[in-house]
Amino acid sequence: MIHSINPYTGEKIYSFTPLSTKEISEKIDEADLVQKEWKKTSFRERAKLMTKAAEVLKKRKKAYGEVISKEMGKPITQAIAEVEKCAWVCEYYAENAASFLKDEFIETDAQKSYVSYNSLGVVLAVMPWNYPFWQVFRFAAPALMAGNAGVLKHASSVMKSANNIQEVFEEAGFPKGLFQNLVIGSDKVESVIKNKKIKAVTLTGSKPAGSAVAGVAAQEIKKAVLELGGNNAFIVLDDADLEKAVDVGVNARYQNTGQSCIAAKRLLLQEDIAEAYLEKYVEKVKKLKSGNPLEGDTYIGVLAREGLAKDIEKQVNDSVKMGAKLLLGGERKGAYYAPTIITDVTDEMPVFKEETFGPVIAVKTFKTFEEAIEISNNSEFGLGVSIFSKNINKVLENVSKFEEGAVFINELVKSDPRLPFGGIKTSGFGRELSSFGIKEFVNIKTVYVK
Ligand SMILES: O=CCCC(=O)O
Repeated sequence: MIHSINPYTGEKIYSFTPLSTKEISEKIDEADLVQKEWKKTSFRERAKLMTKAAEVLKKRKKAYGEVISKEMGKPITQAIAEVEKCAWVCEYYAENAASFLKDEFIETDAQKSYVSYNSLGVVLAVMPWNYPFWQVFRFAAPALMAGNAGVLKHASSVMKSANNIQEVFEEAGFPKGLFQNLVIGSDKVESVIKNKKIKAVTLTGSKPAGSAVAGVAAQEIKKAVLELGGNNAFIVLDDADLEKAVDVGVNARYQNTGQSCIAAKRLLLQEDIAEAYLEKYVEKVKKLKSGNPLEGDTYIGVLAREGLAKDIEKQVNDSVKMGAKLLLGGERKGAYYAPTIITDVTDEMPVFKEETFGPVIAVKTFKTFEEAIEISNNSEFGLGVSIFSKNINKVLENVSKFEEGAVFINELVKSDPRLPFGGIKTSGFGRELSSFGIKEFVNIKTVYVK
């Protein structure tokens, strides 16, 4: 059986019977059959249903948000906001898919030559628990609008949310079978990728999971998109608006109880303002309300499993043993880990070198902007970076030096349906969202007429 366990109460809340091998292949067959008809529909028809999906999401945001909170401990206001963001991505692709995928004419020596974007078929999405709805919708909205079908292998701990997502598409009126949640464990992913009717795979998750999935996809010569971890730096230069940099900086690290690939995990402060900044930052973090994820004023919930809280506890304790100082926090109770701030950090410490997937920030100081860029780039990851400064031109002149998929100036790194999202280095490859995301799972076909 697959179970959802509320990490706040420890209670088993939902149980699911995993699909048999035969059932898995029947579901993929169904997706394949349905997709063959779906790809013939017009963008107008698809957009109508995708708009309806957005309506279903808005109508059910509280109920879906509550399930998210119960399954993985996210504070309820943040869970509802997540569902609302999913409605936005559905509306965005309903409005824009046709123009993103229209034929592109290119002048050559031909009478006529152009690029045509055709659907690929059934795409497998392997998705994580940290944003149980958003991670799936940012794949599904563009993929379905492009004429594909989707099968989902969600994290086992959020299967009720996964079923709810299937329900959204069914209730919106999408053909039955076009988007299906496969109730399976990770042990079945390899065989699903190898199924001849699966044409591509996208994974959001850890580096080992990404490496395993991309390895199988490569053997099968199937397209893969990977959105993996991050160790984003949040750089505050001495000419920054400190109040704003504190407000945004706290949110950048602690929202979703720190469980985000794009969270600011390394706080880099220019020496002159480090003390003043840190004083304000600590005060603000102290005021974050920890508590029951289902209560409206809770900002810090619990981590999605006790084991994850233990992992982060170890990263912090090992770093402290290596000489780091705990400025705040450092305590664990079950799946709860207190908001934590660590200073005197060196490059070799786990809290600096590794991704910390929880409410922990590692602080370092620097003398020059050049040095900050060097520290920021000193990471196996390359997802995003935030830089706070009033001298925007100076930062812009240095943007190309950052080894990241995104550079945000005077803002936290965030995903937005209108902008491409993804990383380089071990943060993955490919892009989600925007016109780039919808073109990941299409056949980019060259048409040439002599
Ligand atoms: O965990 C990474 C995704 C977070 C987001 O898209 O806001």
